Amino acid sequence: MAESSQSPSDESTSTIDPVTALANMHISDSQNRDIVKDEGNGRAMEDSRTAKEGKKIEKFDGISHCSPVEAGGSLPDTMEVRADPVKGEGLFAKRDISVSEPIWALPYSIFMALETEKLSSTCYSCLAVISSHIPHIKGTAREDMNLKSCTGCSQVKFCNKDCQAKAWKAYHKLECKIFSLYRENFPPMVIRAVMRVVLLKDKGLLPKEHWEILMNDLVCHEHVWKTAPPNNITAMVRDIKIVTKSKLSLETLIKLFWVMRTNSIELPTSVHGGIGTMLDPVFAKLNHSCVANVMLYRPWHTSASGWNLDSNPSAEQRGTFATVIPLRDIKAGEELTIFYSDPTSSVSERNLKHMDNYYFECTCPRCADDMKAISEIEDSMPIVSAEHESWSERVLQQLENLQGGKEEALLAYNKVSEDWERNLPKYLDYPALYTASHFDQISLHLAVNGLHFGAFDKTLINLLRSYFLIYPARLTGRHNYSNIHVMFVMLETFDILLAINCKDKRVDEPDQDDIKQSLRRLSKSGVGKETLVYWR
Ligand SMILES: C[S@@+](CC[C@H](N)C(=O)[O-])C[C@H]1O[C@@H](n2cnc3c(N)ncnc32)[C@H](O)[C@@H]1O
Repeated sequence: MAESSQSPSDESTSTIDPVTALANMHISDSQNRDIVKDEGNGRAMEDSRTAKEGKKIEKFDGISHCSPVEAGGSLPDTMEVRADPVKGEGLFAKRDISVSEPIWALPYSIFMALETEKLSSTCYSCLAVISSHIPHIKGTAREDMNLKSCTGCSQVKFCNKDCQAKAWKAYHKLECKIFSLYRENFPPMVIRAVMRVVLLKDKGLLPKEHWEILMNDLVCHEHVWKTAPPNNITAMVRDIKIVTKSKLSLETLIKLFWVMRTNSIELPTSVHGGIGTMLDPVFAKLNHSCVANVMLYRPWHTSASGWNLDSNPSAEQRGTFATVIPLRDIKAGEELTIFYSDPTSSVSERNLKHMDNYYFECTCPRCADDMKAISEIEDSMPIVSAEHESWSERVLQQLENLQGGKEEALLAYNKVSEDWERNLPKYLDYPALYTASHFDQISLHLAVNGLHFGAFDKTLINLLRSYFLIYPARLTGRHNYSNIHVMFVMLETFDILLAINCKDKRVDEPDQDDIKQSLRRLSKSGVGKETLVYWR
């Protein structure tokens, strides 16, 4: 740990707008110092004192991109809490819910933390990401945006003063000095999430009812960690107590840690996968199933999700962090369940995750089937043939080297994709080939390039193939394609094809002709809009 080092500030030439001025007022109220510097060229944004002195400061557009942070949403009237003797409390549907009906809009949660490695590429307030790890999908990241570091702590970044001021007011003013103490060994995300709750509680900024829920309503498996408390956790939590100078007892902090760990979910982005952790006290009541019927979806079109910030969303959209969507039709009285583990991973991997993180063994019908299948199939796994290996290597190489202008590259793409289509059936009976070979990378390339070229039908088919062809029960070990991103990219492709949510988009609106052509090609192969809606 080391002392804080303030970055120097200098002047900027553009003008101030009302939002920025308001933001600066909040800062000066609370700390009256500069906290944001431009990361790209080391130029610091001017501080609130400079603004007061009437100098010009950097201009941002007047639209508020951030959303109010809340401690948690309320239970939608389509569901109710019921207790199960094995799983504890869970959420149940009060009426039939259709697969096409988004059921719950979750607000941004104040109980969240970004993964350490995402701090440099994600706005600490609105969670906009500046670099996509999946190339070519336009609008999935704000590559044109420069994140600016907080000069107070140099650990977190913001896309503009508006974002910075909102985060400052809601939570960062409590953490900034503490974060600045760390040069290395920056605390991991769950520890930072706990730290935030502790600071809010100690400063009287956490409503009593939220503290009550955290401490008394959520499961944390006290009997397990109290019997054998892991030393490293206790040490990290002790650090929280020291750096926050908290009045709360060490026991309370340890319990808070386990509450966060047991009830948090991955902070989702769309194609970027998880970027951190978050806790919503109501969402936390959802139990797990390996055949879950709902999922948390962060659509790419809303500004609040940190993407496509130019689309000028409504206040309601801005306040929505993510949407809970059904994965199929749900009957009244059915339990709503989510995936706690990657549904495409093998049953043994899933079980490990359930036991390690949540202290339960899943007894869903899929786990039982998968266990049975493993014992039957394990010995008869085929070895990847040299013929398949060299063919798939060639396909992958060609996909990695698609060159030329758009038309030329599209022709090359179609050629490779046809080669893949033509030869793949030969191997369809050998699922090991999908995972032990280059199947996952080829599928991803085909899907991503398909999106790039507006060949949405090809994208969808390749994603569906990856998702449904690979039967996780057969894969006891390595499972390359075990990534929920596929699901998200699939949902986006569905959205594009169905023209759902495309209305607001200006910047990256897909070509309508591409959509029509793709739909035409799909319907020729027997897939109509109805089927798409159902899959979605
Ligand atoms: C996030 S909480 C879910 C809500 C919890 N049941 C409650 O009463 O508050 C996670 C905990 O619920 C229980 N749980 C969730 N899904 C389960 C399942 N499929 N089987 C058994 N227990 C489950 C486990 O104790 C797990 O640690």
